[in-house]
Amino acid sequence: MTAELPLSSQIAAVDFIMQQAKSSLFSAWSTGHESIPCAHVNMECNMAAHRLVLPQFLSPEECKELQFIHKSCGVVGYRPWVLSTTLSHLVATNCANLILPLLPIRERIKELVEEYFGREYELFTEFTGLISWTKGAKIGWHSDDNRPYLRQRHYSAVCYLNDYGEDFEGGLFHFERGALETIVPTAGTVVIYTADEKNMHSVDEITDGERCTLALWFTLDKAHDEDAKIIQQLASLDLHFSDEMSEDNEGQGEGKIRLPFSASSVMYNINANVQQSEAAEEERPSNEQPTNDLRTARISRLGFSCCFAPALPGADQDLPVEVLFGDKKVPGTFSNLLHALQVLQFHQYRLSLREQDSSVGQKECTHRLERDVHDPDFKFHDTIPGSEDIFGEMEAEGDLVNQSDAGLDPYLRCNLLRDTSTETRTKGTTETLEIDELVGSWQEWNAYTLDLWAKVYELIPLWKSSRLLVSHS
Ligand SMILES: O=C(O)CCC(=O)C(=O)O
Ligand SMILES: [Fe+2]
Repeated sequence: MTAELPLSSQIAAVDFIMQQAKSSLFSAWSTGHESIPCAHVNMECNMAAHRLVLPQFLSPEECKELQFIHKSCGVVGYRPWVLSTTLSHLVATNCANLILPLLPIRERIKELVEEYFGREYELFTEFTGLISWTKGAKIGWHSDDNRPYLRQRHYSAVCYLNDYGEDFEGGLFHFERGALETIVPTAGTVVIYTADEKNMHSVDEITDGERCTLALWFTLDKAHDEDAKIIQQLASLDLHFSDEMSEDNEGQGEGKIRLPFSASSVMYNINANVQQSEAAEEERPSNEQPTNDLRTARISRLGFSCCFAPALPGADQDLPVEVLFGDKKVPGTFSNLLHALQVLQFHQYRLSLREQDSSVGQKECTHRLERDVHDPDFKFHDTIPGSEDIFGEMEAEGDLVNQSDAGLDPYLRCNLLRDTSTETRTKGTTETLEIDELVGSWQEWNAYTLDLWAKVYELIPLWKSSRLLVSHS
């Protein structure tokens, strides 16, 4: 069963496997096996018409690309310890190109929901978002339509992008009643259910790592169609498409690339919505001067430090950034923190794809990038060898602002963004980054970005005329 199969075949396949699984599952239970694969448990319980779980609905590559997007663009979310990347946020931060990888997946999930619930061609997408839950995040029993302003939500879908037990601990999903009681998140699995009280559910507290999902809600009410809002937002950006796609602009010239720009800095303040949370306050060491910026925290998490010019009053907060790996400077200057973050996450994404392709090179590749954030020798180096640009001069004048690991809130650094698999992978490795490889990733990021923007330009007229964010012209 793969994501490429037609929907009806997938459901049929699940039903079939479910039949097969039942007998072996029961024998597994009765013989006292402790760990029963989640997929089998899900399929065994797949008997209720108002919910469905499909393992391997997304490919590992899709899961990795969505995580790349979220980890490059996400902001602090709607609940404590929750981070989110919505389509609207991507458009607002000059990253409309990054909605493209989401669209075909969203279409597939919408078709699945329509087919399973007998609502073909009736549904509109109300919300699409990449959401991650970090240590401390949880939600008690609720239905997804449980507020007056959420009544338009008729169907829910959650796709898991990473793995319980490997990338995070805690975070099991429970239905209060009926079938499929507990879902163990595994990358690629999708769960769909009606958003009403037939599907009261909860998520256990995340106790370690970062749990990533793609969350969608669907509605029968056209007035709540997110596409109309996103298309309006795109139209208001005045993208000057024809100028930007002029002939001399089709090369790889970095200057021509549309670069991400930051939202308001409060949206990256990891403490923004946890101040009132007593539990969080208790756990946080009171004598720390926290660096609460999510962008910096993520860069640091990847083993890099960065420095940038101090903001002058009234100056644009998106200032150029230089990036260091230990005392090695990454050649070139990034236009802003988000630009740096996006390229570094893209490098990580490439490495993770390569890691998947070759199990032999697995450890070596990962080691090249991820550093042990607990390494006491891992500090910001206040000299930038070989820097011949503006940063050399500014540093000499003592103007640089150090946004390094050294200033990062240890709570945030060690817990919030820690992914459990990193710990074993990074043991004993510190200086293995191949700068050339990173430069190669930067070039690939340029090509990837240009390519997606070209597709956006091509699709915009269709989006405007159809009022739908379709993924193919
Ligand atoms: O992430 C999940 O598994 C479900 C999240 C959820 O219940 C919600 O956001 O309403
Ligand atoms: Fe929910």
